Amino acid sequence: MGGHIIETQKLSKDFVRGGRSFRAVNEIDFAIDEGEFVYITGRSGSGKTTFLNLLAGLLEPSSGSVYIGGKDLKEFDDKQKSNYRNSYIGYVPQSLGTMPNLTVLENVMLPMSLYNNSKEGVGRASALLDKMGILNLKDEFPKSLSGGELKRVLLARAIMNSPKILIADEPTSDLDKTTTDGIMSVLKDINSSGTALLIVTHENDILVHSDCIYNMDDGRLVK
Ligand SMILES: Nc1ncnc2c1ncn2[C@@H]1O[C@H](COP(=O)(O)OP(=O)(O)OP(=O)(O)O)[C@@H](O)[C@H]1O
Repeated sequence: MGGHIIETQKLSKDFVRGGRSFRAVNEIDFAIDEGEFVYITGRSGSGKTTFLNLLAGLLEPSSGSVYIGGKDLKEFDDKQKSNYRNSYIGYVPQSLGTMPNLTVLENVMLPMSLYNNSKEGVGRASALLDKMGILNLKDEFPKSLSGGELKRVLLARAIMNSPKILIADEPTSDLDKTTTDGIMSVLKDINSSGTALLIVTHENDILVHSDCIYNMDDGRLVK
């Protein structure tokens, strides 16, 4: 439980459907270290998103634990949990949108403005949008952006606070090859600068430059 950024032990999540309980995440032991690049693949419904939501502290485990820097996430108070979500990890969920009434730039700056409204935020958010190739859209509102452009806004927002780890659920799904290549190249840059990456994907052709690939099979994570 020492030096890992995130570690899980016998992590499980049960859901109830049709009056019956089933195990969506089944006793997963997992660890990711500083600067690692890890992929998780697996069929639809195998438990990948549930696992990421447990890591992000958005779901409570039914049993087992998530350890952050050696401390059980269950023991975090609200302030520690919100610090964890705002600055330790960057999470890009599969489907959780931008704020419709904020511009692209304001959306990217959102995590930083939760702390303060510093002007340096504008500089950093603009630099990230530039890296993503969408700086020209900074004053637009999300409703006028394409799916691929929105994904890049969410990625930029997730790395705004220089997290130790970026967790992204299907960051390139439904995107064309050029956009996918652009996003993957930004992710590799982020990884080279020391941020660990944990990426869920269905797309086998992006599975390169990875330290490690896991497969989720019916709630179990297999290397
Ligand atoms: N809140 C919930 N209540 C009941 N069942 C749920 C709930 N959330 C997810 N499930 C079920 O748990 C299983 C795992 O879902 P999960 O979203 O983790 O799969 P996934 O591997 O991410 O799938 P996909 O690749 O399609 O996104 C699925 O059978 C899903 O229907």
